[in-house]
Amino acid sequence: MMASDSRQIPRISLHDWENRKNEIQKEIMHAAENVGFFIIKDQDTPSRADIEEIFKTSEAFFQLSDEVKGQTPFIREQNTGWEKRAQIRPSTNLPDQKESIQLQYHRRKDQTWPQVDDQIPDFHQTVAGFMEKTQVVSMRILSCLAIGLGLEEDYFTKIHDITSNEAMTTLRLLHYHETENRAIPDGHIRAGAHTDYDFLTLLFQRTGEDGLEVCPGRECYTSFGMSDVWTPVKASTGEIVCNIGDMLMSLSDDRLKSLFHRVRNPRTGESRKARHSIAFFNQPIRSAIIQGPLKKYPPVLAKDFILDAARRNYAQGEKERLEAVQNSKFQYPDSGQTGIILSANA
Ligand SMILES: O=C(O)CCC(=O)C(=O)O
Ligand SMILES: [Fe+2]
Repeated sequence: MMASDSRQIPRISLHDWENRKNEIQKEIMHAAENVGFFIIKDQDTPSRADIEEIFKTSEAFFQLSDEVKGQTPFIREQNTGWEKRAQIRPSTNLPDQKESIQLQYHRRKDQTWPQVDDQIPDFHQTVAGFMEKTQVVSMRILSCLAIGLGLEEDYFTKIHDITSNEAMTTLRLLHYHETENRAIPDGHIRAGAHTDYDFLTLLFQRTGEDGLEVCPGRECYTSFGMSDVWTPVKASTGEIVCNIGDMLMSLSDDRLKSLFHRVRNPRTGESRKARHSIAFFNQPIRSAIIQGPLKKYPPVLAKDFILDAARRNYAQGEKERLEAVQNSKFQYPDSGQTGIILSANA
């Protein structure tokens, strides 16, 4: 196969998973090793209806006032909460033109989840249910990668218990604002180029809300790299865009590729409407140790891996985010936690 062919974004069907597991495993491993991005389709769960439902819930959340959303501000130490144009990528040094909220399953009964069920019926149930379903398909995909890496099939399942108090798996709802009434300021971009920090990201998009682009062949995780060759990943409701994150690149001694990606701005003549997307970041429990069989990198605790990545990538913006916490009525759930909030994900 020509190098350029292997750099296309593969599309992999999970249809008839039970019977086709071996074949699917090989396809997923090949994609993870040669490209780093792949599109999953025909999964049993979450269904297209589940995905449409969570997008509706997400849209309803972002329609709430900033004051209401600000009651669950972003907290770096937990990687939870809402931020608006507060994430600054090293590739741009400017805030992404978006807002997002990050939620963790095991914290669903605490104040890091917005108390909005009176305004958005079943908010908690819909979001928690979607996480449960996305967890199932995530573990299927990760089991394929475990086999390909010569690990026990349930290696990732064991360290991804989303009900554990140590869990770091995070669901992120994203809203890129419409540009009809407010133009994107010069030099800014909806989401600047970055790699994700987790093991595996599952991203949901909606047909007609394009903009995601990847930079095949520019994989790296310890330093910043960028090129001008960007490949669009067309948005299609029901499909799942998967990408390997830095943590899995490290755990595989660089065998699996963590690729740069970004969300570009609408071009002249394109829709100026909002874009919504939903990311599910598979991150292991805090005490998991990240080191590959070849020991290419020193062992590191998963929680430190995430924090180190945040420190490397987010040097600015703390003051504004800290003010956002102070201006909210938010009480830190874990005693003694104060101060800097930064996005630990992506
Ligand atoms: O919204 C998207 O399509 C991409 C989001 C993303 O890359 C991230 O949040 O890490
Ligand atoms: Fe990302």
